[in-house]
Amino acid sequence: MDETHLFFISFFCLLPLIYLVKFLTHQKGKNLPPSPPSIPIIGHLHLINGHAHRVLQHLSSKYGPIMALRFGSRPVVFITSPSAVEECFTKNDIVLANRPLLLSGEYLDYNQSTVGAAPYGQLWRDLRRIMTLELFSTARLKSYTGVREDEVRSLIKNLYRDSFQNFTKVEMRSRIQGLSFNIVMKMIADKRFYGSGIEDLEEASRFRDVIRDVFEVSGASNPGDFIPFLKWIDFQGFEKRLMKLHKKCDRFSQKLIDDIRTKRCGSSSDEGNDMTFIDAMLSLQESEPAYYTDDIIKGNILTLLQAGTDTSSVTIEWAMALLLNHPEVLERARTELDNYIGQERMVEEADLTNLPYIQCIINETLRLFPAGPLLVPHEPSQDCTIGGFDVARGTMVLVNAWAIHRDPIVWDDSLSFKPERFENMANEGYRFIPFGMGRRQCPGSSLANRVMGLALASLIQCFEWERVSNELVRLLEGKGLTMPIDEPLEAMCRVRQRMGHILKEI
Ligand code: HEM
Repeated sequence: MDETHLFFISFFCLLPLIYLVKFLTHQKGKNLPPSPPSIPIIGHLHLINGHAHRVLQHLSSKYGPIMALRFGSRPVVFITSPSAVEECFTKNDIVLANRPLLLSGEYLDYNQSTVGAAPYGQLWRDLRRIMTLELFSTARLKSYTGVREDEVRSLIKNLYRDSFQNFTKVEMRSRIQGLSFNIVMKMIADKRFYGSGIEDLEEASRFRDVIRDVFEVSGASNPGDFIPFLKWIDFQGFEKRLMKLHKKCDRFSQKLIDDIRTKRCGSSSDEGNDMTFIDAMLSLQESEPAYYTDDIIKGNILTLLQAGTDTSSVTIEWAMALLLNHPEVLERARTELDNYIGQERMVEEADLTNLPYIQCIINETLRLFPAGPLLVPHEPSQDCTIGGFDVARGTMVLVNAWAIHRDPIVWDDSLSFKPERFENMANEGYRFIPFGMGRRQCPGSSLANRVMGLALASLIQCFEWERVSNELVRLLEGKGLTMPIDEPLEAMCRVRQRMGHILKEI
């Protein structure tokens, strides 16, 4: 081995050590959160040898609800109590409103220029305001009611076709995913890429291909985000994969933008119910082209697809799995629907406010199986304290919502599925946080609740459901960006006799 090689190897090995020494020097004399013993260079990464939320729950039971770990050279603090969550998102809310910079943020978030990844500042505020106004305001949500109802009807029609006489085994995941992707895509670009009636089959197939890759890559963790040396050598070719995926997504989203741009040339006004997210962004681009660039639009299209689709669909799938294991809950929900709606029509979105038990089922599902078990990472923009412990600027802060939702000190009979616990509960406080809290909490929660509520209510109202065998559905978490069920859900489905005449007409 020549001297140059030796120099580079020692340099790469020493660098994480230098980072560590620098970090430890900065932390000297501070009151740091408890932490398990660590290993040089990798820190505590070796401890995360299963589902992170489960491993961390176990560690917190030993080291406390505010626990410090080190993932390679990156300090990480885990929060596992409602009182610490409250402190994070009230007293420290602004300080914690930053996101850590990860490699995926460079490529899939166009250098952190999306609402989900941007640091707390003007760009984030502008994007958040635009989304609130153009996608999530009551008026905008109302204007898209028809889209959601059409998509849910299309799901129901599909199931009706497959199971109108006898109990038939149906696969649920792909159907529910199609529903939530179509709804979000209609809001973004007035297009649908799943199910029947697709206009451009080739574009739809390209979309599904891009989306599969996006979820696969963004669901995988990148060791290079924690051990800089691995980033430099592009360990496991992660950066190359991201670069390739970025190009693919970029081409796809550019085409969506260009199609809307062309359409807009022929029309004179931005008014109307079918104004999409891309329309709204292009209209802003006309007045500030250097700020609202195509790259900003493309990044945010991808963010909405990542944040707003699987989150709702995995929750509907978990809810259906729970209902199959709890027929008494299913029956009670059906009675609520029948009592309120009767036999002559299908449930509509406007009915949801009068169907509180359906919302209780959704809440209880989100409690036991939050789609983002560790929420989304935060990063303090300056040194702060949480629970009396010092947390340095640049530390990654993660909240273990999954563990808080299952904590027996916080919830009675915490592991049981009991939707009625949410009845008459005015405010769940900081112990129920499936959508996060504070400034960066999920802006899509009302949309998600409408989609999940209408889909679930329609599935319950129109069909009888049974498990495929006597055995309970296994409620095991799988891997992914959101927390899916291990195996795609299958169920036995049959049209309810009293609904047959209505379903025949849709
Ligand atoms: C069951 C459904 C959903 C769940 C459980 C969920 C959960 C979350 C969570 C935990 C966060 C991070 C909060 C934090 O930083 O602490 C988040 C952020 C976000 N969600 Fe959702 N979400 C859902 C549906 C949606 C939908 C339907 C959309 C939009 C179409 C959406 C868009 C976003 C965006 C843009 C952010 C980033 C906000 C920011 O950083 O400022 N989500 N969501």
